[in-house]
Formats: sequence, C-alpha cells, structure tokens
Amino acid sequence: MSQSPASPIKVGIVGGTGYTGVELLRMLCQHPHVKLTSITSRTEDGMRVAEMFPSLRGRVDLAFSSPEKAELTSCDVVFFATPHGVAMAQAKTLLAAGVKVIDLAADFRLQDTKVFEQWYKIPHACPDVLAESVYGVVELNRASIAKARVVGNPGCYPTTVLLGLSPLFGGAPLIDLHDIVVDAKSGISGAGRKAEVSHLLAEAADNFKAYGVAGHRHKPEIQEQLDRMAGAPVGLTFIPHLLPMIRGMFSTIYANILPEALGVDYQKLFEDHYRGEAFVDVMPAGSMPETRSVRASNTLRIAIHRPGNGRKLIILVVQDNLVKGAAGQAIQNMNLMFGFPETAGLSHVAISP
Ligand SMILES: NC(=O)C1=CN([C@@H]2O[C@H](COP(=O)(O)OP(=O)(O)OC[C@H]3O[C@@H](n4cnc5c(N)ncnc54)[C@H](OP(=O)(O)O)[C@@H]3O)[C@@H](O)[C@H]2O)C=CC1
Ligand SMILES: CC(=O)N[C@@H](CCC(=O)OP(=O)(O)O)C(=O)O
Repeated sequence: MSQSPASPIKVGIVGGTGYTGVELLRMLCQHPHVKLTSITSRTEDGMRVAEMFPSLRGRVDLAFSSPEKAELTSCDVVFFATPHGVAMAQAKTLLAAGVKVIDLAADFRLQDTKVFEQWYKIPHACPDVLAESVYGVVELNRASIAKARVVGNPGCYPTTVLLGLSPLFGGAPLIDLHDIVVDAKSGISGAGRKAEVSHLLAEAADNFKAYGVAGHRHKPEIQEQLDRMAGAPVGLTFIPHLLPMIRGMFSTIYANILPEALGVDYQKLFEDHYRGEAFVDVMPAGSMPETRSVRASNTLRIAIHRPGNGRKLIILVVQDNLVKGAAGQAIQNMNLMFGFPETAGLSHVAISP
C-alpha cells in the first residue's frame, strides 16, 4: 500500500551537471515527498545549480559539490547519473549506511558479469551487490523493485524494446522467437553532454545514420531480459540510429506471427496487458506515434500494426530518452522503493510542439 511519510526523504544526485542529472533535478524539485540535499560535480564544485541551469532559479537552492565533499551517506537515496563504473565503486559504502542506490548507468543492469566485462571493459567491483540488485523496468518488475535496495535503471533503447515486446510473452507462443528485428532511433541527447566531434551541430544536424551495427552494448542487455521473458533464447537483430534532433526515441519492432497465432487480436492483447499502467499508452488501432507526443514526459506510447492482416506484427514505440528512458523511470523506481504513489512527481504532460 502507498504511504506518504510526514517528512520528505533526502535525495542525492551524483553527476548533476549531465543531461540525465538535470532532468532528475527538474522533476525532483517538484516532487511532493523529496528534499534534494546533495548534487555533485567534479568540474563545477561550488557553482550554484541555478547559475548553470537558469530554468531551476527559484526551484533548486543548492550548489554543486565535489563527490568527495558531498554528504551522500546521510541521504535516503542516491541517484548515479554518471558514466558506467562510478556507482559500483560506491554502492557498498552507501548500502552499509542504509542508503538506497539507483544507477542510471549500466553497473546493475546485466546480471552476467562476464557479459558486463566484455562490453564495458571494466571488472565488476561488487558482484554480490549486483546479485541483489533489480532491473528497473517498473512495468516488468514492480514487486521486486518495491523491496530493492539497489536498482539498475535500464538503458534507453532496452526500455522501448522490452515494453514493446512484453505483452507477447507469458502465455501461449505467439511469435517466432528466432527472428525479431528492432530498428531503433535516438535523439542526440542520448549520447550525453560531454564534448565529442560527432555530436557537433554541423556533424549531427541535417544528417541521419546508423551506428553500432556490428554490436551495441544494449543488445546483450535486451537479450538477457528477452531470453528470461520468453523462457528461451531469442534471435534478435538490433540496429540503433542517430536522429538529427535533441530528445526522443523511436523503436520500430518487427516480429513474425506464428501460424497458430494468426487469429489473435493483438490490439486487444496490448490494451489488456497495459490497462491501468500510468506510463504506458497503447494508442488506438492505426495510430502513428510521434516523439513529440512524449517530449519531457514519462509516458511511453505504443502503436500496433499488422499490414494486410498478415503475419508481420509491427510495434511502434516512442519515448523521451531522458525521461522514461532515464530520469523519469529512475524516479518511478524511487517512488516504488519508498512506497510513494508511482506517479508522484511524474505528472508532466508532453511539450508539443
Ligand atoms: N542521455 C540519455 O539519454 C541516457 C543516459 N543514460 C546513462 O545515464 C548516465 C548519465 O548520462 P548523461 O546524463 O547523458 O551523461 P552526461 O555525460 O551528460 O553527464 C555525466 C555526469 O557525470 C559526472 N561525472 C562524469 N564522470 C564522473 C565520475 N568519474 N565521478 C563522478 N561524476 C562523474 C559529470 O559531471 P562532472 O564531470 O562535472 O563530475 C556529469 O554530471 C550514463 O551512464 C548514461 O549512459 C541512460 C539512459 C539514457
Ligand atoms: C544516441 C546515443 O549515443 N545513445 C547512446 C545510448 C544511450 C545511453 O545512455 O545508454 P547507456 O546508459 O547504456 O549508456 C549510445 O548509443 O551509446
């Protein structure tokens, strides 16, 4: 049962100057049960948050502090909006102090440490903490997240793919598991705020390209979860693309319906599966979702298509990579971990246009 404590919980953010960090700030400063107490940056130690982000003037009255100076052990929960490898170095200390941890990077996503080390090129610092962590797609793992001390917030692409496919698993076999194709596109904020030539306006604007075709680190993450959901190895092709826009993610998923499942009403199946979910919207039959319909909101929208009523099932999924794909989902996890209403602080309507 949801409960609201009399006093707000104390929240720290490691990596407050990045794109997902400032999204956490934007949403948490309006959260009814949260008090922001620590926000770190190695490079902006001492700078007022509102000086760097004028959108937060009058909302966040704090300065960035270096991670060493920040009093993270006095928080109730710490979000890591940092590169891979940072959260796992501090998780044990925080847990020992009774602090819950939500990592927006990949340290607590892949349960197989060999696969983690193959893709992230760093040894896992705390396999025991990894073993107790929960993969944070709320709509898939609600009960475990509510009891968790450590959550690995999913990658942005995996969220679209797993929520796009999840209604097809758990009952009688419906699709050919050997051949699922995901054609995914992300806005450039997905690459973070750090300077890189390929992210310059002159390089990324008025351009469109695929990347990671030979292999992308989100493929093993999706694979681990899909294999678990399907109860068998899934044949997955995953191709990410870079869109010439700032925010937004669009995944088109192609699956082949099994001959014995051609009579299923997939629109109804998806509607029934997600009925009552606050942040997953199954659009009416024939809809064409647009990224701007979810911009700055925690909503993920899905549309189901079946051209010619044939055997190809096409699932269109849109989300804001920085919100449902990162900071919003992390707050949804926090709400569950502390017994708050799942929607607390997350009621932002999309900005459109
Ligand atoms: N952008 C997106 O759409 C998504 C991002 N993610 C993941 O979330 C995490 C954050 O992403 P994003 O906000 O885009 O990244 P950014 O590059 O925009 O920001 C990274 C932040 O981490 C801080 N930081 C960097 N290195 C360290 C370190 N060693 N110790 C402590 N702080 C550090 C930086 O500040 P400073 O250098 O001043 O300390 C900065 O505030 C990443 O792991 C990313 O993969 C997940 C899903 C979607
Ligand atoms: C557009 C773009 O570059 N997107 C990033 C993925 C987004 C992300 O941050 O994912 P992780 O948390 O797993 O790093 C990429 O493809 O590397």
